[in-house]
Amino acid sequence: MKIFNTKEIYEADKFTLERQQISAEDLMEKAAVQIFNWMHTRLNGDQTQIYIFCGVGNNGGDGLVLARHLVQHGYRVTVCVVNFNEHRSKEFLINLDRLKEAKVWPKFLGESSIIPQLEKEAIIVDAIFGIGLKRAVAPWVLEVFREINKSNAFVLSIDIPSGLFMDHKVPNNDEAVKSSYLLSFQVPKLIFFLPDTGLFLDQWELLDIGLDTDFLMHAPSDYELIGKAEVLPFYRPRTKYTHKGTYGHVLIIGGSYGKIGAVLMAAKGSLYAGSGLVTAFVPKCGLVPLQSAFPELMVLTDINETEITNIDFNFTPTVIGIGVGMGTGTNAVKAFSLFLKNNKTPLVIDADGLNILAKNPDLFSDLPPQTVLTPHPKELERMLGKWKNDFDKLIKTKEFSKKHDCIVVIKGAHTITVYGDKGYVNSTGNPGMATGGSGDVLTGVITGLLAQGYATLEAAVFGVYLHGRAADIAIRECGFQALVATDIIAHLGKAYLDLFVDQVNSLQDEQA
Ligand SMILES: NC(=O)C1=CN([C@@H]2O[C@H](COP(=O)(O)OP(=O)(O)OC[C@H]3O[C@@H](n4cnc5c(N)ncnc54)[C@H](OP(=O)(O)O)[C@@H]3O)[C@@H](O)[C@H]2O)[C@@H](O)CC1
Ligand SMILES: [K+]
Repeated sequence: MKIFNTKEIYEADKFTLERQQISAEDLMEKAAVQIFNWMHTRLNGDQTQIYIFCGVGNNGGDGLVLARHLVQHGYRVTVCVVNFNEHRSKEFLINLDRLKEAKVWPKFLGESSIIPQLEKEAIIVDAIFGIGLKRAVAPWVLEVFREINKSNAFVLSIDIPSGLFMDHKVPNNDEAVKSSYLLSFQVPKLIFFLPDTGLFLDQWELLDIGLDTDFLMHAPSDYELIGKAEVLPFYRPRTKYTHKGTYGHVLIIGGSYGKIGAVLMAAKGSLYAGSGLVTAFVPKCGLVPLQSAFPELMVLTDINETEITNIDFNFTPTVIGIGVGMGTGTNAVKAFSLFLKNNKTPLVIDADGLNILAKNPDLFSDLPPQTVLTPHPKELERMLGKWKNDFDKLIKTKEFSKKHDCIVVIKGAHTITVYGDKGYVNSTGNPGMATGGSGDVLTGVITGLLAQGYATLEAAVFGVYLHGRAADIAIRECGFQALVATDIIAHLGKAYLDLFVDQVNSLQDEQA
Protein backbone atom coordinates (compact mmCIF):
# COMPACT_ATOMS: atom_id res chain seq x y z
CA MET A 1 0.00 0.00 0.00
CA LYS A 2 1.35 3.41 -0.91
CA ILE A 3 2.42 5.85 1.75
CA PHE A 4 1.73 9.34 0.45
CA ASN A 5 3.34 12.57 1.59
CA THR A 6 1.39 15.80 2.11
CA LYS A 7 1.76 16.98 -1.47
CA GLU A 8 0.55 13.66 -2.85
CA ILE A 9 -2.47 13.64 -0.52
CA TYR A 10 -3.48 17.15 -1.60
CA GLU A 11 -3.10 16.04 -5.23
CA ALA A 12 -5.26 12.96 -4.62
CA ASP A 13 -7.80 15.24 -3.00
CA LYS A 14 -7.86 17.66 -5.94
CA PHE A 15 -8.00 14.90 -8.53
CA THR A 16 -10.92 13.25 -6.71
CA LEU A 17 -12.93 16.47 -6.45
CA GLU A 18 -12.53 17.08 -10.19
CA ARG A 19 -13.21 13.53 -11.28
CA GLN A 20 -16.20 12.94 -8.98
CA GLN A 21 -17.53 16.47 -9.47
CA ILE A 22 -17.89 17.04 -5.75
CA SER A 23 -16.88 19.94 -3.53
CA ALA A 24 -14.25 19.92 -0.77
CA GLU A 25 -17.03 20.27 1.79
CA ASP A 26 -18.73 17.15 0.35
CA LEU A 27 -15.47 15.24 0.79
CA MET A 28 -15.06 16.57 4.31
CA GLU A 29 -18.63 15.52 5.14
CA LYS A 30 -17.93 12.03 3.76
CA ALA A 31 -14.69 11.74 5.75
CA ALA A 32 -16.13 12.96 9.03
CA VAL A 33 -19.25 10.81 8.70
CA GLN A 34 -16.92 7.81 8.56
CA ILE A 35 -15.48 8.90 11.88
CA PHE A 36 -18.96 9.43 13.28
CA ASN A 37 -19.98 5.91 12.16
CA TRP A 38 -16.86 4.46 13.75
CA MET A 39 -17.68 6.12 17.09
CA HIS A 40 -21.45 5.51 16.92
CA THR A 41 -20.97 1.78 16.30
CA ARG A 42 -18.83 1.53 19.42
CA LEU A 43 -20.55 4.00 21.74
CA ASN A 44 -24.10 3.12 20.81
CA GLY A 45 -25.52 6.27 22.40
CA ASP A 46 -23.37 6.10 25.55
CA GLN A 47 -23.46 9.37 27.50
CA THR A 48 -19.71 9.68 28.19
CA GLN A 49 -18.59 13.28 27.88
CA ILE A 50 -16.92 13.89 24.51
CA TYR A 51 -14.61 16.89 24.04
CA ILE A 52 -13.82 17.77 20.46
CA PHE A 53 -10.77 20.03 20.06
CA CYS A 54 -10.83 21.59 16.60
CA GLY A 55 -8.21 23.67 14.84
CA VAL A 56 -9.22 26.21 12.21
CA GLY A 57 -8.01 24.34 9.11
CA ASN A 58 -9.67 21.35 7.51
CA ASN A 59 -8.68 18.96 10.28
CA GLY A 60 -10.69 21.24 12.54
CA GLY A 61 -13.46 21.20 9.92
CA ASP A 62 -13.61 17.41 10.21
CA GLY A 63 -14.03 17.83 13.97
CA LEU A 64 -16.92 20.27 13.49
CA VAL A 65 -18.76 17.91 11.13
CA LEU A 66 -18.25 15.07 13.59
CA ALA A 67 -19.58 17.25 16.42
CA ARG A 68 -22.75 18.06 14.44
CA HIS A 69 -23.50 14.39 13.79
CA LEU A 70 -22.77 13.35 17.36
CA VAL A 71 -25.04 16.09 18.75
CA GLN A 72 -27.79 15.18 16.31
CA HIS A 73 -27.60 11.61 17.63
CA GLY A 74 -27.91 12.66 21.26
CA TYR A 75 -24.29 12.46 22.45
CA ARG A 76 -22.84 14.77 25.16
CA VAL A 77 -20.45 16.96 23.24
CA THR A 78 -18.33 20.01 24.09
CA VAL A 79 -16.59 21.64 21.15
CA CYS A 80 -13.44 23.71 21.75
CA VAL A 81 -12.00 25.64 18.83
CA VAL A 82 -8.26 26.15 19.23
CA ASN A 83 -8.11 29.50 17.53
CA PHE A 84 -4.49 29.42 16.46
CA ASN A 85 -4.74 31.35 13.23
CA GLU A 86 -6.61 34.35 11.87
CA HIS A 87 -7.02 32.55 8.60
CA ARG A 88 -9.68 29.84 8.81
CA SER A 89 -10.27 27.42 5.99
CA LYS A 90 -13.42 27.78 3.86
CA GLU A 91 -14.70 24.34 4.82
CA PHE A 92 -14.08 25.08 8.49
CA LEU A 93 -16.22 28.22 8.25
CA ILE A 94 -19.03 26.48 6.37
CA ASN A 95 -19.18 23.79 9.03
CA LEU A 96 -18.95 26.28 11.87
CA ASP A 97 -22.14 27.86 10.53
CA ARG A 98 -23.78 24.47 10.19
CA LEU A 99 -22.88 23.64 13.76
CA LYS A 100 -24.38 26.88 14.98
CA GLU A 101 -27.53 26.11 12.97
CA ALA A 102 -27.68 22.88 14.96
CA LYS A 103 -27.57 25.06 18.11
CA VAL A 104 -24.09 24.07 19.21
CA TRP A 105 -21.86 26.93 20.42
CA PRO A 106 -18.18 26.07 20.53
CA LYS A 107 -15.82 27.52 23.17
CA PHE A 108 -13.11 29.53 21.43
CA LEU A 109 -9.71 29.06 23.04
CA GLY A 110 -7.07 31.76 22.62
CA GLU A 111 -3.77 32.60 24.21
CA SER A 112 -5.24 33.62 27.57
CA SER A 113 -8.16 31.17 27.74
CA ILE A 114 -8.59 28.61 30.46
CA ILE A 115 -8.64 25.10 29.07
CA PRO A 116 -11.64 23.10 30.35
CA GLN A 117 -10.89 20.49 33.03
CA LEU A 118 -10.57 17.17 31.18
CA GLU A 119 -11.68 14.18 33.24
CA LYS A 120 -9.98 10.86 32.54
CA GLU A 121 -13.32 9.13 31.93
CA ALA A 122 -14.00 11.46 28.97
CA ILE A 123 -13.32 10.88 25.30
CA ILE A 124 -11.21 13.53 23.63
CA VAL A 125 -11.28 13.97 19.88
CA ASP A 126 -8.10 15.57 18.57
CA ALA A 127 -8.87 17.57 15.42
CA ILE A 128 -6.47 20.46 15.98
CA PHE A 129 -3.85 19.98 13.28
CA GLY A 130 -3.80 17.49 10.42
CA ILE A 131 -1.36 17.15 7.59
CA GLY A 132 -1.22 20.94 7.10
CA LEU A 133 1.03 21.81 10.05
CA LYS A 134 3.90 23.84 8.64
CA ARG A 135 5.50 25.98 11.30
CA ALA A 136 6.38 25.86 14.98
CA VAL A 137 3.26 25.67 17.13
CA ALA A 138 2.55 28.62 19.47
CA PRO A 139 3.39 27.95 23.15
CA TRP A 140 -0.24 28.29 24.32
CA VAL A 141 -1.31 25.67 21.73
CA LEU A 142 1.43 23.36 23.01
CA GLU A 143 -0.16 23.88 26.43
CA VAL A 144 -3.46 22.57 25.02
CA PHE A 145 -1.61 19.46 23.77
CA ARG A 146 -0.10 19.01 27.24
CA GLU A 147 -3.47 19.27 28.96
CA ILE A 148 -4.87 16.63 26.60
CA ASN A 149 -1.92 14.34 27.26
CA LYS A 150 -2.11 14.92 31.02
CA SER A 151 -5.79 14.01 31.19
CA ASN A 152 -5.20 10.26 30.71
CA ALA A 153 -8.49 10.22 28.83
CA PHE A 154 -9.00 8.17 25.66
CA VAL A 155 -7.75 10.35 22.82
CA LEU A 156 -9.08 9.72 19.34
CA SER A 157 -7.01 11.62 16.79
CA ILE A 158 -8.27 12.50 13.36
CA ASP A 159 -5.90 11.86 10.45
CA ILE A 160 -2.64 12.39 12.39
CA PRO A 161 -1.81 13.24 16.01
CA SER A 162 -1.86 17.05 16.21
CA GLY A 163 1.56 18.61 16.40
CA LEU A 164 3.37 16.07 14.23
CA PHE A 165 4.94 17.33 11.03
CA MET A 166 4.58 15.06 8.04
CA ASP A 167 8.14 15.24 6.74
CA HIS A 168 10.49 17.18 8.97
CA LYS A 169 11.18 18.15 12.56
CA VAL A 170 10.23 15.91 15.47
CA PRO A 171 8.39 17.51 18.41
CA ASN A 172 9.64 17.07 21.95
CA ASN A 173 7.94 14.53 24.14
CA ASP A 174 4.88 16.59 25.11
CA GLU A 175 4.70 18.90 22.14
CA ALA A 176 2.26 16.81 20.14
CA VAL A 177 -0.90 14.99 21.10
CA LYS A 178 -0.50 11.36 22.15
CA SER A 179 -3.24 9.37 20.49
CA SER A 180 -4.84 6.34 22.03
CA TYR A 181 -6.38 5.58 18.67
CA LEU A 182 -5.87 7.22 15.33
CA LEU A 183 -8.37 7.25 12.48
CA SER A 184 -6.53 8.30 9.36
CA PHE A 185 -7.90 8.99 5.92
CA GLN A 186 -7.33 6.59 3.06
CA VAL A 187 -3.54 6.16 3.12
CA PRO A 188 -1.01 5.43 5.86
CA LYS A 189 1.49 8.17 6.64
CA LEU A 190 5.24 7.68 7.10
CA ILE A 191 5.12 9.19 10.60
CA PHE A 192 3.17 6.16 11.85
CA PHE A 193 6.23 3.98 11.34
CA LEU A 194 9.25 6.01 12.44
CA PRO A 195 10.62 5.50 15.96
CA ASP A 196 10.69 9.28 16.64
CA THR A 197 7.06 9.93 15.68
CA GLY A 198 5.45 6.49 16.05
CA LEU A 199 5.69 7.01 19.82
CA PHE A 200 2.84 9.51 19.61
CA LEU A 201 0.31 6.88 18.58
CA ASP A 202 -0.84 3.56 19.91
CA GLN A 203 -3.06 2.08 17.24
CA TRP A 204 -4.16 3.34 13.89
CA GLU A 205 -6.80 2.46 11.36
CA LEU A 206 -7.51 3.72 7.87
CA LEU A 207 -10.90 4.98 6.75
CA ASP A 208 -11.75 4.79 3.08
CA ILE A 209 -13.10 8.21 2.14
CA GLY A 210 -13.43 7.39 -1.54
CA LEU A 211 -10.33 9.10 -2.96
CA ASP A 212 -9.99 8.26 -6.62
CA THR A 213 -8.79 4.69 -7.05
CA ASP A 214 -7.07 5.37 -10.39
CA PHE A 215 -5.04 8.08 -8.76
CA LEU A 216 -4.16 5.91 -5.78
CA MET A 217 -3.14 3.08 -8.08
CA HIS A 218 -1.00 5.04 -10.54
CA ALA A 219 0.52 7.95 -8.63
CA PRO A 220 4.13 7.30 -7.68
CA SER A 221 5.05 7.44 -4.00
CA ASP A 222 8.36 7.60 -2.14
CA TYR A 223 7.37 4.94 0.38
CA GLU A 224 5.29 1.81 0.39
CA LEU A 225 3.88 -0.18 3.29
CA ILE A 226 4.69 -3.85 2.79
CA GLY A 227 2.06 -6.37 3.82
CA LYS A 228 0.95 -9.73 2.49
CA ALA A 229 -0.69 -8.25 -0.60
CA GLU A 230 2.59 -6.58 -1.58
CA VAL A 231 4.86 -9.63 -1.15
CA LEU A 232 2.55 -12.31 -2.51
CA PRO A 233 3.35 -11.45 -6.15
CA PHE A 234 7.06 -12.04 -5.36
CA TYR A 235 6.49 -15.61 -4.21
CA ARG A 236 7.99 -18.23 -6.52
CA PRO A 237 6.29 -21.61 -6.40
CA ARG A 238 8.50 -24.69 -6.69
CA THR A 239 8.06 -26.85 -9.72
CA LYS A 240 8.23 -30.60 -10.00
CA TYR A 241 11.39 -31.39 -11.98
CA THR A 242 13.74 -29.23 -9.98
CA HIS A 243 16.62 -30.22 -7.75
CA LYS A 244 18.80 -28.68 -5.07
CA GLY A 245 20.93 -27.01 -7.71
CA THR A 246 17.91 -25.08 -8.94
CA TYR A 247 17.64 -23.24 -5.63
CA GLY A 248 21.17 -21.98 -5.38
CA HIS A 249 24.14 -22.34 -3.09
CA VAL A 250 24.62 -19.88 -0.24
CA LEU A 251 27.97 -19.24 1.38
CA ILE A 252 27.90 -17.70 4.85
CA ILE A 253 31.25 -16.24 5.90
CA GLY A 254 31.82 -15.18 9.49
CA GLY A 255 32.24 -16.37 13.04
CA SER A 256 35.06 -16.14 15.53
CA TYR A 257 35.87 -17.90 18.80
CA GLY A 258 32.68 -17.72 20.91
CA LYS A 259 30.59 -16.34 18.04
CA ILE A 260 30.02 -19.40 15.90
CA GLY A 261 26.31 -19.35 16.80
CA ALA A 262 25.82 -16.28 14.59
CA VAL A 263 26.96 -18.28 11.55
CA LEU A 264 24.77 -21.19 12.56
CA MET A 265 21.69 -18.98 12.72
CA ALA A 266 22.41 -17.24 9.41
CA ALA A 267 23.09 -20.57 7.69
CA LYS A 268 19.94 -22.13 9.11
CA GLY A 269 17.95 -19.05 8.11
CA SER A 270 19.16 -19.50 4.50
CA LEU A 271 18.23 -23.15 4.36
CA TYR A 272 14.83 -22.65 5.98
CA ALA A 273 14.16 -19.79 3.56
CA GLY A 274 14.62 -22.35 0.81
CA SER A 275 18.15 -22.23 -0.60
CA GLY A 276 19.23 -25.54 -2.14
CA LEU A 277 22.63 -25.75 -0.43
CA VAL A 278 24.41 -23.82 2.27
CA THR A 279 28.10 -23.80 3.11
CA ALA A 280 29.63 -21.93 6.02
CA PHE A 281 33.17 -20.56 6.01
CA VAL A 282 34.40 -20.19 9.59
CA PRO A 283 37.59 -20.35 11.68
CA LYS A 284 38.61 -23.90 12.56
CA CYS A 285 36.97 -23.75 16.00
CA GLY A 286 33.59 -23.62 14.22
CA LEU A 287 33.83 -26.95 12.44
CA VAL A 288 32.71 -29.32 15.17
CA PRO A 289 29.91 -27.21 16.66
CA LEU A 290 28.44 -26.45 13.23
CA GLN A 291 28.63 -30.02 11.97
CA SER A 292 27.10 -31.44 15.11
CA ALA A 293 24.38 -28.81 15.47
CA PHE A 294 23.29 -28.75 11.85
CA PRO A 295 23.98 -31.77 9.66
CA GLU A 296 22.43 -30.20 6.54
CA LEU A 297 25.19 -27.59 6.53
CA MET A 298 28.56 -27.97 4.78
CA VAL A 299 31.54 -26.35 6.46
CA LEU A 300 34.82 -24.95 5.16
CA THR A 301 37.40 -23.63 7.57
CA ASP A 302 40.00 -20.91 7.65
CA ILE A 303 43.62 -21.86 8.39
CA ASN A 304 43.29 -20.03 11.70
CA GLU A 305 41.71 -21.59 14.79
CA THR A 306 39.84 -18.62 16.28
CA GLU A 307 39.31 -15.96 13.64
CA ILE A 308 39.04 -15.48 9.92
CA THR A 309 42.34 -14.59 8.30
CA ASN A 310 42.14 -15.75 4.69
CA ILE A 311 38.84 -16.26 2.89
CA ASP A 312 39.49 -19.06 0.45
CA PHE A 313 36.95 -21.47 -1.03
CA ASN A 314 36.87 -23.71 -4.07
CA PHE A 315 33.38 -23.34 -5.55
CA THR A 316 31.19 -20.57 -6.95
CA PRO A 317 28.35 -19.68 -4.61
CA THR A 318 25.16 -18.09 -5.93
CA VAL A 319 25.28 -15.51 -3.15
CA ILE A 320 27.45 -14.77 -0.13
CA GLY A 321 26.31 -13.53 3.29
CA ILE A 322 29.27 -12.08 5.16
CA GLY A 323 30.01 -10.43 8.49
CA VAL A 324 28.01 -12.22 11.20
CA GLY A 325 30.12 -12.87 14.30
CA MET A 326 33.27 -12.13 12.28
CA GLY A 327 34.93 -9.61 14.60
CA THR A 328 36.72 -6.42 13.57
CA GLY A 329 40.31 -7.33 14.49
CA THR A 330 43.22 -6.65 12.14
CA ASN A 331 43.10 -10.14 10.63
CA ALA A 332 39.38 -9.96 9.93
CA VAL A 333 39.76 -6.49 8.35
CA LYS A 334 42.59 -7.70 6.11
CA ALA A 335 40.74 -10.85 5.07
CA PHE A 336 37.50 -8.96 4.41
CA SER A 337 39.25 -6.23 2.37
CA LEU A 338 41.11 -8.74 0.22
CA PHE A 339 37.94 -10.76 -0.25
CA LEU A 340 36.04 -7.65 -1.45
CA LYS A 341 38.79 -6.80 -3.94
CA ASN A 342 38.48 -10.19 -5.67
CA ASN A 343 34.80 -10.95 -5.21
CA LYS A 344 32.23 -10.81 -8.02
CA THR A 345 29.41 -12.73 -6.30
CA PRO A 346 26.30 -10.87 -5.02
CA LEU A 347 26.61 -10.00 -1.34
CA VAL A 348 24.56 -9.52 1.79
CA ILE A 349 26.66 -7.77 4.44
CA ASP A 350 25.77 -7.64 8.12
CA ALA A 351 27.19 -6.90 11.57
CA ASP A 352 31.00 -6.76 11.67
CA GLY A 353 31.11 -6.61 7.88
CA LEU A 354 29.27 -3.28 8.19
CA ASN A 355 31.47 -2.11 11.05
CA ILE A 356 34.60 -2.77 8.98
CA LEU A 357 33.11 -0.92 6.00
CA ALA A 358 32.22 2.04 8.26
CA LYS A 359 35.83 2.29 9.44
CA ASN A 360 37.27 1.80 5.94
CA PRO A 361 34.91 3.70 3.62
CA ASP A 362 37.21 3.25 0.62
CA LEU A 363 36.02 -0.39 0.60
CA PHE A 364 32.52 0.68 -0.48
CA SER A 365 33.79 1.05 -4.05
CA ASP A 366 34.62 -2.67 -4.08
CA LEU A 367 31.03 -3.76 -3.43
CA PRO A 368 29.23 -5.46 -6.32
CA PRO A 369 26.13 -3.61 -7.60
CA GLN A 370 23.03 -3.88 -5.41
CA THR A 371 24.83 -5.26 -2.39
CA VAL A 372 22.36 -5.68 0.48
CA LEU A 373 23.46 -4.05 3.75
CA THR A 374 21.45 -4.88 6.87
CA PRO A 375 22.43 -2.41 9.62
CA HIS A 376 20.73 -1.88 12.96
CA PRO A 377 20.59 1.83 13.91
CA LYS A 378 24.04 1.90 15.56
CA GLU A 379 25.69 0.23 12.56
CA LEU A 380 23.86 2.63 10.26
CA GLU A 381 25.12 5.59 12.28
CA ARG A 382 28.67 4.31 11.97
CA MET A 383 28.24 4.27 8.18
CA LEU A 384 26.32 7.53 7.70
CA GLY A 385 27.36 9.66 10.65
CA LYS A 386 24.86 11.26 13.02
CA TRP A 387 21.41 12.34 11.80
CA LYS A 388 19.13 15.04 13.18
CA ASN A 389 15.98 12.92 13.28
CA ASP A 390 14.33 10.02 11.47
CA PHE A 391 13.46 12.13 8.42
CA ASP A 392 17.09 13.20 8.10
CA LYS A 393 18.19 9.58 8.59
CA LEU A 394 16.07 8.51 5.62
CA ILE A 395 17.33 11.32 3.40
CA LYS A 396 20.92 10.37 4.24
CA THR A 397 20.24 6.67 3.67
CA LYS A 398 18.75 7.38 0.26
CA GLU A 399 21.80 9.46 -0.73
CA PHE A 400 24.07 6.69 0.51
CA SER A 401 22.12 4.03 -1.37
CA LYS A 402 22.39 6.00 -4.60
CA LYS A 403 26.05 6.80 -4.13
CA HIS A 404 27.08 3.18 -3.57
CA ASP A 405 24.29 1.43 -5.50
CA CYS A 406 23.36 -0.62 -2.45
CA ILE A 407 20.14 -1.70 -0.78
CA VAL A 408 20.03 -0.62 2.84
CA VAL A 409 17.79 -2.54 5.22
CA ILE A 410 17.35 -0.28 8.26
CA LYS A 411 16.38 -2.73 10.98
CA GLY A 412 13.91 -1.62 13.62
CA ALA A 413 10.31 -1.93 14.80
CA HIS A 414 9.27 -1.12 11.24
CA THR A 415 12.27 -2.14 9.19
CA ILE A 416 12.63 0.14 6.18
CA THR A 417 14.39 -1.15 3.08
CA VAL A 418 15.81 1.73 1.07
CA TYR A 419 16.91 1.55 -2.52
CA GLY A 420 17.59 4.79 -4.39
CA ASP A 421 14.74 7.19 -3.78
CA LYS A 422 12.29 4.60 -2.58
CA GLY A 423 11.62 3.11 0.86
CA TYR A 424 9.69 -0.06 1.71
CA VAL A 425 8.23 -0.03 5.21
CA ASN A 426 7.68 -3.45 6.71
CA SER A 427 4.47 -4.21 8.57
CA THR A 428 5.37 -7.50 10.28
CA GLY A 429 7.41 -8.18 13.39
CA ASN A 430 7.09 -7.52 17.11
CA PRO A 431 9.12 -6.46 20.18
CA GLY A 432 9.99 -10.10 20.90
CA MET A 433 12.52 -9.81 18.07
CA ALA A 434 14.67 -7.47 20.14
CA THR A 435 16.89 -10.42 21.01
CA GLY A 436 20.41 -11.51 20.04
CA GLY A 437 20.67 -13.38 16.79
CA SER A 438 17.49 -12.20 15.07
CA GLY A 439 19.62 -10.05 12.74
CA ASP A 440 21.78 -13.06 11.85
CA VAL A 441 18.62 -14.95 10.91
CA LEU A 442 17.53 -12.09 8.66
CA THR A 443 20.87 -12.16 6.84
CA GLY A 444 20.27 -15.85 6.28
CA VAL A 445 16.73 -15.41 5.01
CA ILE A 446 17.69 -12.72 2.51
CA THR A 447 20.65 -14.74 1.19
CA GLY A 448 18.37 -17.78 1.01
CA LEU A 449 15.92 -15.90 -1.20
CA LEU A 450 18.68 -14.48 -3.39
CA ALA A 451 20.03 -17.98 -3.92
CA GLN A 452 16.65 -19.06 -5.25
CA GLY A 453 16.73 -16.38 -7.92
CA TYR A 454 14.64 -13.64 -6.36
CA ALA A 455 15.60 -10.19 -7.65
CA THR A 456 17.78 -8.40 -5.09
CA LEU A 457 15.27 -5.78 -3.94
CA GLU A 458 12.48 -8.38 -3.82
CA ALA A 459 14.68 -10.68 -1.73
CA ALA A 460 15.38 -7.90 0.76
CA VAL A 461 11.77 -6.71 1.07
CA PHE A 462 10.27 -10.23 1.07
CA GLY A 463 12.95 -11.52 3.46
CA VAL A 464 12.20 -8.78 5.97
CA TYR A 465 8.49 -9.51 5.71
CA LEU A 466 8.89 -13.29 6.16
CA HIS A 467 11.31 -12.87 9.05
CA GLY A 468 8.84 -10.60 10.90
CA ARG A 469 5.88 -12.78 10.07
CA ALA A 470 7.66 -15.90 11.37
CA ALA A 471 8.25 -14.06 14.66
CA ASP A 472 4.59 -12.94 14.77
CA ILE A 473 3.51 -16.56 14.42
CA ALA A 474 6.10 -17.74 16.96
CA ILE A 475 4.95 -15.37 19.73
CA ARG A 476 1.53 -17.01 19.73
CA GLU A 477 3.30 -19.92 21.44
CA CYS A 478 6.05 -18.24 23.43
CA GLY A 479 5.14 -14.58 23.98
CA PHE A 480 7.50 -11.65 23.50
CA GLN A 481 9.95 -12.36 26.31
CA ALA A 482 10.72 -15.99 25.54
CA LEU A 483 11.10 -15.55 21.78
CA VAL A 484 14.66 -16.34 20.70
CA ALA A 485 16.18 -16.07 17.27
CA THR A 486 16.02 -19.80 16.60
CA ASP A 487 12.22 -19.63 17.12
CA ILE A 488 12.10 -17.27 14.14
CA ILE A 489 13.92 -19.88 12.04
CA ALA A 490 11.61 -22.62 13.25
CA HIS A 491 8.54 -20.64 12.14
CA LEU A 492 9.74 -19.61 8.69
CA GLY A 493 7.80 -22.49 7.17
CA LYS A 494 4.60 -21.26 8.79
CA ALA A 495 5.32 -17.75 7.54
CA TYR A 496 5.45 -19.13 3.98
CA LEU A 497 2.22 -21.08 4.49
CA ASP A 498 0.58 -18.01 5.97
CA LEU A 499 1.04 -16.19 2.66
CA PHE A 500 -1.82 -18.29 1.35
CA VAL A 501 -4.15 -17.94 4.32
CA ASP A 502 -6.68 -15.21 3.72
CA GLN A 503 -7.14 -12.49 6.30
CA VAL A 504 -10.55 -13.69 7.51
CA ASN A 505 -9.43 -17.28 8.07
CA SER A 506 -6.28 -16.23 9.86
CA LEU A 507 -8.32 -14.00 12.21
CA GLN A 508 -10.67 -16.91 12.93
CA ASP A 509 -7.66 -19.13 13.66
CA GLU A 510 -6.26 -16.59 16.06
CA GLN A 511 -9.56 -16.29 17.91
CA ALA A 512 -10.00 -20.07 18.16
N1 LIG B 1 -7.79 14.06 1.19
C1 LIG B 1 -7.84 13.98 2.49
O1 LIG B 1 -7.10 13.19 3.06
C2 LIG B 1 -8.79 14.81 3.25
C3 LIG B 1 -8.35 15.48 4.37
N2 LIG B 1 -9.16 16.16 5.18
C4 LIG B 1 -8.64 16.83 6.35
O2 LIG B 1 -7.94 17.98 6.02
C5 LIG B 1 -6.74 18.04 6.78
C6 LIG B 1 -5.75 18.94 6.14
O3 LIG B 1 -6.32 20.20 6.21
P1 LIG B 1 -5.44 21.53 6.10
O4 LIG B 1 -4.67 21.48 4.85
O5 LIG B 1 -6.37 22.66 6.25
O6 LIG B 1 -4.43 21.42 7.31
P2 LIG B 1 -4.70 21.41 8.88
O7 LIG B 1 -3.65 20.58 9.46
O8 LIG B 1 -6.09 21.14 9.26
O9 LIG B 1 -4.56 22.93 9.30
C7 LIG B 1 -3.43 23.56 9.30
C8 LIG B 1 -3.85 25.03 9.15
O10 LIG B 1 -3.13 25.75 10.05
C9 LIG B 1 -2.24 26.70 9.46
N3 LIG B 1 -0.99 26.41 10.11
C10 LIG B 1 -0.02 25.52 9.78
N4 LIG B 1 0.91 25.48 10.74
C11 LIG B 1 0.51 26.34 11.70
C12 LIG B 1 1.04 26.74 12.94
N5 LIG B 1 2.18 26.21 13.42
N6 LIG B 1 0.36 27.62 13.67
C13 LIG B 1 -0.78 28.16 13.23
N7 LIG B 1 -1.33 27.84 12.05
C14 LIG B 1 -0.70 26.94 11.30
C15 LIG B 1 -2.33 26.47 7.98
O11 LIG B 1 -2.70 27.66 7.35
P3 LIG B 1 -1.68 28.79 6.83
O12 LIG B 1 -1.58 29.76 7.99
O13 LIG B 1 -0.38 28.14 6.54
O14 LIG B 1 -2.37 29.36 5.66
C16 LIG B 1 -3.53 25.51 7.82
O15 LIG B 1 -4.67 26.21 7.41
C17 LIG B 1 -6.34 16.59 6.88
O16 LIG B 1 -5.40 16.32 7.86
C18 LIG B 1 -7.67 15.96 7.15
O17 LIG B 1 -7.99 16.02 8.51
C19 LIG B 1 -10.61 15.98 5.05
O18 LIG B 1 -11.29 17.07 5.47
C20 LIG B 1 -11.07 15.64 3.67
C21 LIG B 1 -10.18 14.92 2.77
K1 LIG C 1 -5.41 15.70 14.45
